[in-house]
Amino acid sequence: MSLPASEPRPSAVDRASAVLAPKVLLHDHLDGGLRPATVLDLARENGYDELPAGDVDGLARWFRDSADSGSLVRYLETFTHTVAVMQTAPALRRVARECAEDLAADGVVYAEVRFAPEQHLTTGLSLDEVVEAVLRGFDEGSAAAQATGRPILVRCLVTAMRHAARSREIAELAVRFRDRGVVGFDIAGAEAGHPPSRHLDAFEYMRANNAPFTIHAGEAFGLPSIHEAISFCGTDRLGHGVRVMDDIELPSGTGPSGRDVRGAQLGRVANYVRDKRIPLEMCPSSNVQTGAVASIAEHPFDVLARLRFRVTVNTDNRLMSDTTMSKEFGVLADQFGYGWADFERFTVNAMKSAFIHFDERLRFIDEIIKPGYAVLIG
Ligand SMILES: O=c1[nH]cnc2c1ncn2[C@@H]1O[C@H](CO)[C@@H](O)[C@H]1O
Ligand SMILES: [Zn+2]
Repeated sequence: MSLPASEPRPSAVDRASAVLAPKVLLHDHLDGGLRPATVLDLARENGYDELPAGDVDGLARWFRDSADSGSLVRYLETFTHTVAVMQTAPALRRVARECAEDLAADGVVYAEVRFAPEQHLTTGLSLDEVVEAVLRGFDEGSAAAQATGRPILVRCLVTAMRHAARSREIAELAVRFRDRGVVGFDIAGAEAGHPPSRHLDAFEYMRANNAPFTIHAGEAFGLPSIHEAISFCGTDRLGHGVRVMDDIELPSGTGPSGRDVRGAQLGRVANYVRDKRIPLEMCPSSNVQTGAVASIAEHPFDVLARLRFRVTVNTDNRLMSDTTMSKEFGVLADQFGYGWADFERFTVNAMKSAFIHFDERLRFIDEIIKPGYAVLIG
């Protein structure tokens, strides 16, 4: 969505003005982004009677408050309810369609939305049927968005749950669907006790097929998880990766949100991540809820951005974090004083890191992102 040249230009970035900026989203979970009203509808239609609240506001509040636990494990427990109502092809299709529509309405122009097909098999769908339903929903939602003048391209990442043992199968699923809308693979779930190297087989399969992947690492567990993800598994991106901070020593007197990063000392892992331009899919609100960081003020986003890591802004779970991309922009702008040029840089970072092909990424940067921010910057 771009601003017509005749409109006044909003000078400050806030949640409302950020809707006007073209945004790129690399880390968003399908089962973490349902509309509360849809959760209620689908529960009714499918006879699921274990929802913790019976009205839209109460349910929205329940997800947000329960996710605000300071623990990734407890945060993840809330997904029981969303996954429970996403067990039929029509339900999956509806959730995916609404996801594309909601992202487009928020001014997202390109999104990679992930979910774990293995969690949607309880009524007998096959992995392929699950993915087909979701891709169909994305196409329908994108077509509806296009019709309202808000074009979006939505691509899918398939996730394997790290505590389970189906990652190789899910990697094969990703490759099987790679020309039909799935652009990559991921592992998610509780991080502590489930190191990425347990899934080497899946990552090797992806690499052997020249297919990209990302790994949730450095969220609930520290540097060893990031080290394994990059050095043993060869990940293309890091989901969150905030704990790369554990390998960065700031000059004394500078807190994690300190403005002056001159004299920062990077260890080998941090240097490798920065040298190789490994993208960090950071999700500020989610990181506070899961306790990965203590507060937005202490989020390492700003230090990492100043140190020129390839930082990107993401939502993670719009329902649980009660957020949108515009809201995450607003939160960062409030905290760190970013302007449009900063958000243009983060957006270009994200587009450069997308799993679609290089020519398509360039087209987004040259034809949509740069012209969109040029109007806002004025
Ligand atoms: O921030 C996160 N860290 C780790 N796992 C997550 C996060 N958000 C969601 N999931 C997990 O990914 C599954 C597939 O989408 C979700 O069901 C949830 O268990
Ligand atoms: Zn995530």
